[in-house]
Amino acid sequence: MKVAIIGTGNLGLAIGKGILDSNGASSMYLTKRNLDDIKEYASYDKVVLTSDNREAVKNSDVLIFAIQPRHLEAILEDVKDLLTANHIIISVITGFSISRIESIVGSDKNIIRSMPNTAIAVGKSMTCMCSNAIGKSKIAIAQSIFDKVGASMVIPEEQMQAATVICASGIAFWMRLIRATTQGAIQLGFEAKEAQELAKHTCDGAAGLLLASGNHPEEEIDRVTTPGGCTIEGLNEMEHQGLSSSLIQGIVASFEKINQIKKG
Ligand SMILES: NC(=O)C1=CN([C@@H]2O[C@H](COP(=O)(O)OP(=O)(O)OC[C@H]3O[C@@H](n4cnc5c(N)ncnc54)[C@H](O)[C@@H]3O)[C@@H](O)[C@H]2O)C=CC1
Ligand SMILES: O=C(O)[C@@H]1CCC=N1
Repeated sequence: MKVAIIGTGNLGLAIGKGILDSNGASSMYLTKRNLDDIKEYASYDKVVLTSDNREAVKNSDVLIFAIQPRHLEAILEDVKDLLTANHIIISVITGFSISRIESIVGSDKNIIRSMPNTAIAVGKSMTCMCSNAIGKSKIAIAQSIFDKVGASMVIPEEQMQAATVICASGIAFWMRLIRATTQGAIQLGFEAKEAQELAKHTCDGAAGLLLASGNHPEEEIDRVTTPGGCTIEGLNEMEHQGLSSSLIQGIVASFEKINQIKKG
């Protein structure tokens, strides 16, 4: 699979790293206006660094567009004469609809809109995706790329904004929960570094339990909460203080904002 990342910034680089680490590409073009920040990748066998998006498009089958939304239209206009029915066009751009992309490159191209998160750099992205009508036949190829760097789910396009909040912004939400746990651990007497290790691995273990067992979180909670014990005391205090409610409200606020950005 010849892959090009058009716009190797935060997310583009994370995707590139994840795919390279998982041996998911036979060649990879990384494009960026200023290549200085990614020059260390020039030494990789399979990687070509360039500021020329046209060169990358000509030499690749799977094109992953990871630029800022305001740049997508101009970049697509610049390369559209090179696009063929064999290309798989994957956009990770927030709020940019498939119909807008089709209006630039045509509905006869395979277009996949996908929403990974930055954990793709460590092979643990949750990536949601959808496609245009013609791209449906290629979505399995896109899934095979993203499944190598985490998990993926095909969803209707109407749910892409919600998926962005839960999965892409979600990385920041979980980080904040891990930080809060770290602060709690320090207050209980652990050194900062130890506290962070405890928080990170416990979080990983909690997710791992659910992924391995398929259990509902409450089932796992029931296993930990000794009647009259310290866990239920802590959980109930967290709920009195509005833990679940504040998370849900934050998620809804983020969703309202993403919808405003889309309208704007
Ligand atoms: N950061 C995140 O976690 C997520 C970001 N996104 C979306 O991914 C896109 C990229 O986000 P970030 O990586 O955070 O942005 P970024 O600003 O770090 O990266 C964009 C890159 O595109 C490059 N670029 C600009 N014009 C170019 C051109 N003409 N040719 C080639 N490269 C060019 C810039 O130099 C920059 O490195 C955005 O549309 C964002 O909505 C989606 C999901 C998560
Ligand atoms: O914060 C944002 O708006 C973008 C979309 C999801 C992650 N970053």
